[in-house]
Amino acid sequence: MSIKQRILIVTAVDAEKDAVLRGLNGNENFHVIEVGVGPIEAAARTAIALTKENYSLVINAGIAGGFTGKADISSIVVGDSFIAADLGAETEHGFSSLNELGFGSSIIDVDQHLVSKVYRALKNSQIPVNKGSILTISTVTGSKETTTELANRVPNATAEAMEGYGVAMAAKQFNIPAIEVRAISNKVGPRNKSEWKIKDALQSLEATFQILSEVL
Ligand SMILES: O=C(O)c1cccc(C(=O)CC[C@H]2O[C@@H](n3cnc4c(=O)[nH]cnc43)[C@H](O)[C@@H]2O)c1
Repeated sequence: MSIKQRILIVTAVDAEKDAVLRGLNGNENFHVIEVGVGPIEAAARTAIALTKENYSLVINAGIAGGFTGKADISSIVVGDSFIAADLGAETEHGFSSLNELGFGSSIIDVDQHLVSKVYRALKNSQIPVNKGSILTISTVTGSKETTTELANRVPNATAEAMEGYGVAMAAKQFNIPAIEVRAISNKVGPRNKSEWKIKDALQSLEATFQILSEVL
């Protein structure tokens, strides 16, 4: 008899973990951890978790900034690729990614069947949802100029957050598939944290994992 492997859900902070746990409502097929803010701590702590148990899937979940016209506040974004958007070099002619520098890849692909499965489940449940690239950055975007530069450089950029690429890189070392699911709390752009709708985004995250606990 084969034992079903659990799914690891990785969040940055406790409030995100609590929202996911409320949605899962005690479903024992999932294990939720919080790993801190930023791609480096996220990669290290995800890798440690992956040495302790065999998981079938890693999901990076939390809140995120949404690009205007791509993802509204409180909506969900299902990442169709992980992009380390600030990993590279600044040159006089603009930004050069790891790929352009010849040092590997700033992009980690996601299984598109999995993306469609998650996207369709949320869409069928009337949850506002989009698919697109989720950028991983170490510095939260805080100006119109950077927002425009990112949107031009990555035309499919739909949301930005701070852990995805790190979590996915850890999963890749263990040959485990990974996907990112984010609830939008704010617009990507000039920083005004008092305008972030964190409570609304956490409610969307909870509703999302209520659905995903049934379909994954
Ligand atoms: O203050 C709170 O109550 C609170 C509750 C839950 C989460 C937070 C965070 O600040 C989480 C930080 C986390 O959020 C991601 N994030 C959200 N918006 C953006 C953004 O515009 N650009 C980049 N990252 C964003 C990120 O993954 C952080 O780890 C506070």
